[in-house]
Amino acid sequence: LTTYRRYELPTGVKNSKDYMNYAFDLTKTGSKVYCLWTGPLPVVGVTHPETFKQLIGQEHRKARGHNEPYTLIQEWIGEGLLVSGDRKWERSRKLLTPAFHFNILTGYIDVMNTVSDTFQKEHPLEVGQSDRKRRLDFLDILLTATDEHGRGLDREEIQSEVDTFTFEGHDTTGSALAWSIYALGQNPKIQAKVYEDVTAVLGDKNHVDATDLHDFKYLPKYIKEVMRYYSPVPLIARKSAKTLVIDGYEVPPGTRVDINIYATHHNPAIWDTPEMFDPERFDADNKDGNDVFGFIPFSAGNRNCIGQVFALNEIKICLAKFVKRDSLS
Ligand code: HEM
Repeated sequence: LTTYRRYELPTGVKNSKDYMNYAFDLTKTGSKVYCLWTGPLPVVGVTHPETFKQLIGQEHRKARGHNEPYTLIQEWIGEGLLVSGDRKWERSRKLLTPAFHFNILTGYIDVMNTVSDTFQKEHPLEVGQSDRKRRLDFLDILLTATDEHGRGLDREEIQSEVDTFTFEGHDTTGSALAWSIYALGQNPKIQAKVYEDVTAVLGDKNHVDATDLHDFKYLPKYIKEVMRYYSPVPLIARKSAKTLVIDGYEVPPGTRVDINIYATHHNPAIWDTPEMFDPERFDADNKDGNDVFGFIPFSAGNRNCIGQVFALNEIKICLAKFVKRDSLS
């Protein structure tokens, strides 16, 4: 085994865009791993399912920057689900998983319809506009969930989870939605297919019901392709807990390893013509995207995104109403 080679920092890499392009160009050469030096500190990156499968397990800590444990993100969102490690994460994930149960998510569908309407009229939300229908929501679960010892979350933990979910659920979905609308404008023929699918399911209705969400056929493929092509969360990071061997390179414990989602989603070893925007690649009988670790907009494994179905429901509802309202082309 070789200790991982000391690559020269490519002179062009000055910002995050250059960094992504660098990683992306390397995938074209068949490389599955890269290493950059930020001053004296190495950053290893992986761009292929084979090289990152071993990284998504819980045993590798979330990389929070080099000056652990007190980092800006923790000051900002506390030690909630996204950044907590080890046993704290395990307990919190168990307590919060019921908040994303199918029945709970169904309760949000009316809210998502109302908010989408508000967004599309640009009307400000009116205070007190919410219907007073009683439904169990995220905050109820935060306040009432208890573990096997009957212990719930304390005030600080509740604060951290509220901050975490506000942060993690907002910018990600907003970005996915913005790219979804942009790509409709870029691809009029595809836009027509999305429109056809949406009108076939909704007919004259403007309200998207729970059953509609399952009946859409092209829209989910379209959203998947947006998630692949634009990758709203382009990169996640881990700190290796033990010595890792990645593609023949030995990576010492404590090294930051970037799981480069964007570069993986554009890796020609995994995708046919990755630079083509084509929702049909997600057809059931298409081999593209069949590697479960080749398509990871929400990561994978036990630290995957707890809010992914919530996010997809939001995007589907908002987009369906958007294309139905008027065609862009
Ligand atoms: C398009 C929208 C979204 C995308 C692309 C996305 C993507 C991701 C990714 C890649 C991770 C893994 C992070 C890591 O390993 O460091 C993650 C984790 C997480 N996401 Fe999302 N997310 C989205 C929406 C949401 C929403 C709507 C919520 C909450 C309502 C949410 C809550 C979380 C939480 C709490 C975690 C941490 C899970 C854990 O470590 O157990 N996300 N998300």
